[in-house]
Amino acid sequence: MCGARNQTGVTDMGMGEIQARFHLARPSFTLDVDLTLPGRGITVLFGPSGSGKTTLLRCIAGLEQPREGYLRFQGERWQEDAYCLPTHRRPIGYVFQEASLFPHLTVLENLRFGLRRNTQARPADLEAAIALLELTPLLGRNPANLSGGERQRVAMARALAVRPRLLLMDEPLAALDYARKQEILPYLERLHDNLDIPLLYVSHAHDEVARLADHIVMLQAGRVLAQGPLLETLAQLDTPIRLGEDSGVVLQAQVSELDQEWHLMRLAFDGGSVWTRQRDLPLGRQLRVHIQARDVSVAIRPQTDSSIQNQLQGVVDAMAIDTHPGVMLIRVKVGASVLIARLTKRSASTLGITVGQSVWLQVKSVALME
Ligand SMILES: Nc1ncnc2c1ncn2[C@@H]1O[C@H](COP(=O)(O)OP(=O)(O)OP(=O)(O)O)[C@@H](O)[C@H]1O
Repeated sequence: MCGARNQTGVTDMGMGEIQARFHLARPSFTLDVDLTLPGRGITVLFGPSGSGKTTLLRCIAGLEQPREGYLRFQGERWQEDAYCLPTHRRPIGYVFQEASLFPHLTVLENLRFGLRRNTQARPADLEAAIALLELTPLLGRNPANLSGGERQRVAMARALAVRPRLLLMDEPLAALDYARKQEILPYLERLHDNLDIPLLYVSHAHDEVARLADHIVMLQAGRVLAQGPLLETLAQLDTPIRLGEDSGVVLQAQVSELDQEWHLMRLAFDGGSVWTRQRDLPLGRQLRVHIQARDVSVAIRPQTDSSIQNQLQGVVDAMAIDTHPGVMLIRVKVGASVLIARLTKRSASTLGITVGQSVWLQVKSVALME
């Protein structure tokens, strides 16, 4: 942990981003990363178990002291060579997988306890955090009487109340069952919409990534395999990032029409729209949709006798062999958006598909991220 070797951090103003370079060697694992992360929005650190997500987050918090480390936060030096700003002097809020709340204190006392030594925190920040996470009805309760999701909301409020300039969350939903997770995801979206500080969020859950991430960093065996803005990165054919079993894209969409007779709703995105089963969502509601490549087929002409009603016209703008030599990924531009279709190489050859060609996509299924 960073501690003894302190000097005053030098400040270069005007840089919004986070620059992190770490080399940390353990007997059976080495973290070796060189990253520039955006100074706003949610960056998800994604990757399989043991890939180093938590270790990277702990390096950024100053909880690990790698042999070689360089960290600048918005121009401020947090670590460089022998200099290391100790964790308690970094303006961070940290949320762990399990909310560790004092069992003998009420929710409000737990929140206040977290602020005891923080000279920056103001009562208004605590009130704002309580309001954002809708904790008022829970303030007098003891942690033993809270659900897992409620405990995590308290942990998030505690992290926010210290006026952090950087929020770090390590799989905050991993210990929750599906229903509790669905309860808490809207609060994370709220955080996303209301905060102008960056949030680094560790996850290996596809749905959390598709729903929350602005930016993604894919780690494998301690190294960065890919990174970039989520929507663009997923739309690259050679990206190693897969949310689910197949390649696919995430689109920003809006509920644009309801068909009460057939219980369907139309989701419009930049360049087209798709119909899907109606849900309890109002017109105009913004949400993300995840469309996997295996759910998209390609035709040269519009299909009139198919059961698949979602047809989109577009232009092929890239083609690549998938992980199997017999399978291709075809990227098609539909207006300002792109979709990826997966088909056999033989089928692509039979249809004579080439880059620049106009095609019709049939979309069998879309997953709503709400
Ligand atoms: N304190 C430690 N001492 C030694 N090795 C550790 C320590 N903590 C983690 N490791 C090892 O470092 C590697 C990376 O662990 P880390 O927890 O960062 O991975 P992760 O991607 O967050 O995994 P998970 O998704 O399972 O939480 C693993 O091989 C792990 O066994």
